Amino acid sequence: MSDLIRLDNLTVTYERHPAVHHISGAFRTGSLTAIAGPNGAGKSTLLKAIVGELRPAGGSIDRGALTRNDFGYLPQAADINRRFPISVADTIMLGAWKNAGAFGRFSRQDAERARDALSVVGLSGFENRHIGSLSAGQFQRVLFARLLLQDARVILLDEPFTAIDQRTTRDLLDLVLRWNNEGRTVIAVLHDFDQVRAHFPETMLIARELVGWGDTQDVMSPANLIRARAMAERWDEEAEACLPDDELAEGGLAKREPAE
Ligand SMILES: Nc1ncnc2c1ncn2[C@@H]1O[C@H](COP(=O)(O)OP(=O)(O)OP(=O)(O)O)[C@@H](O)[C@H]1O
Repeated sequence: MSDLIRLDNLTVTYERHPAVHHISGAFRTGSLTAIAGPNGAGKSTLLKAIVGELRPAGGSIDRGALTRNDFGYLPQAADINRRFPISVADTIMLGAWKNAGAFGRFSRQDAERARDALSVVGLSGFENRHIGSLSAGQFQRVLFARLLLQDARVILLDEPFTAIDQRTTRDLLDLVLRWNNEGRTVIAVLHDFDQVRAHFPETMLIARELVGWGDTQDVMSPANLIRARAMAERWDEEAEACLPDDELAEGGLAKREPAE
């Protein structure tokens, strides 16, 4: 497998304070990787940087020939506003926006694919429901249907199974494994270490800095987990990123990427 996304000494900061510090390594094409680590370890920040929502303060991310359209990104549930007055069908169709014509029209084919996606996640008949009326598990199924429609090469999931019932977790985990079997590269932030060990061949363990990255059984060793917790507890929230002066002079901020 070749490298698809390379991180080279990556640092991402919020107002000069590093959330992710000096991380290097690569996600290989077609890999299935869990990102694990204590609370506040920088996992969500890292995903946002990979997808291009945050700009590195130091180091770089090499995405090769990938463009924004190649990424399907599911943020943490807490970051998604469910009070927006939109139907299940329209929410799913947002996954097809890159296919929409000049006037934002969707094809009949997209509408059919949306119906199929809803059926795959077990929600046929929910098309006209308001997203605010769904349970947490049903809403997560809708977001997975949207990802299905998006048909992205790289799928980034931020805690996709948190606060979701067991049945839904099982169904959505099957979809994740199916995506990977189809050759897609999947990167998921996960808190359930049993789930990571059972289903994710590769793991990146971080505590702002890299603790380990590679074969899950090696990386998730008791020694590494203890080290990650100790690093997180020792972390000084007020410390500034150790970046060259010229990079700090540029602000060292987690800037939003300009739209492509
Ligand atoms: N928008 C922001 N502004 C300032 N600081 C932030 C912002 N987002 C995150 N941080 C800080 O960056 C650090 C890493 O946060 P991040 O959410 O990436 O960690 P995480 O590993 O995903 O945590 P969790 O497991 O609790 O979701 C934390 O100290 C957090 O407080």
